[in-house]
Amino acid sequence: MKNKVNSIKIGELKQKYPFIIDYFAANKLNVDGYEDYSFKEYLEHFTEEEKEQWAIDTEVLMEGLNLYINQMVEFLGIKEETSVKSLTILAGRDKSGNKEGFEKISIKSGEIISIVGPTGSGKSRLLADIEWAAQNDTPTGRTILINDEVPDKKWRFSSNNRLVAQLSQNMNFVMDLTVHEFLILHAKSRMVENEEEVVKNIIEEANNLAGEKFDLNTPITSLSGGQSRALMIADTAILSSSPIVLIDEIENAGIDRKKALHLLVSSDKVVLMATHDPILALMGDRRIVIKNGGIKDIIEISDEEKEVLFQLEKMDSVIQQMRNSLRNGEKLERCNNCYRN
Ligand SMILES: Nc1ncnc2c1ncn2[C@@H]1O[C@H](COP(=O)(O)OP(=O)(O)OP(=O)(O)O)[C@@H](O)[C@H]1O
Repeated sequence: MKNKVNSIKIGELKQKYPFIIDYFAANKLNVDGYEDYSFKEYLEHFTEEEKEQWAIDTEVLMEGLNLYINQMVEFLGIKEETSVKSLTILAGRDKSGNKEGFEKISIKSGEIISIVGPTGSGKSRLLADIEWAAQNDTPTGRTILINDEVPDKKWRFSSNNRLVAQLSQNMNFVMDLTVHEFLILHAKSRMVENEEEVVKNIIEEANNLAGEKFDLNTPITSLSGGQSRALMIADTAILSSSPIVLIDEIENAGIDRKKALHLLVSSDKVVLMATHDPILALMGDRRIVIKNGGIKDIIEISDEEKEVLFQLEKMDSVIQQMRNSLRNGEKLERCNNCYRN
């Protein structure tokens, strides 16, 4: 935020912080027609005589605008978009107290990382470390860096300014709202302009993921497990500004997992998911292997594994078809060619 007014064009500033026109008015600055200038360039366009005549002090005005934006953002509770270019995990200890088998892992935005390991090995713990932005203050002793720096404390304590969106297996709604009311509330809190359009978009994407369609008037408490998961995934992808998405096992959610991942990654988020599902595990660009509470290995997907993924998807679609047939009360027939490439 510090040097914001030095480089951003006035037009962009006005769009992002509409309230700054009051600052210009209070300082008797007419910026009309200077939308393509930064505030600094605008102030510099005055001649020395003009500056003297109207008592224009470039430094003071620039500092003042910065301060004004900061204070208004805080006062209005506006969520600042934070660009996360990388998430870094620095090694801690496993359950026996031994140092983990790596020094540091850096993950870039737009990457999918899967986390695999036996039950109870510490997959959820790793996600929790990231959510808490651990600073050697969790049982694992890991440290999390954002853009190679210790993240701002505000991530931990502000519910508005979430670094991380978490999608977990148990998503039980207790609020007495329809899907429409719930999404509008969320859209309002995110201050989007075209609420109805965004809400329509979310419901469309959610229905793309869920098996059984639902509409905007459905009470959220009567959504099935799969439907509420689909809704939360679409909501996270479209409305949440959290740059990091943590997923704890979506395999049993009864939703289209592949579409769900694509929806999340297309919004340029860092996605980490703990999974026991081979298809999901291979959908990661890399996978973290956890054993006895520690990160044991980091494996990049190979070309051979990409072929394996293709085969697995074929098998999966056979299983899906059979599942659908069973759901529709049909009897299954032997399928001899189903498993060939
Ligand atoms: N490095 C560690 N040091 C100490 N305790 C740890 C460590 N890693 C994990 N634990 C603890 O071990 C327990 C099991 O871990 P966790 O729930 O993360 O396993 P999981 O791999 O997610 O299991 P599941 O596959 O069953 O969901 C938790 O209580 C967790 O806090």
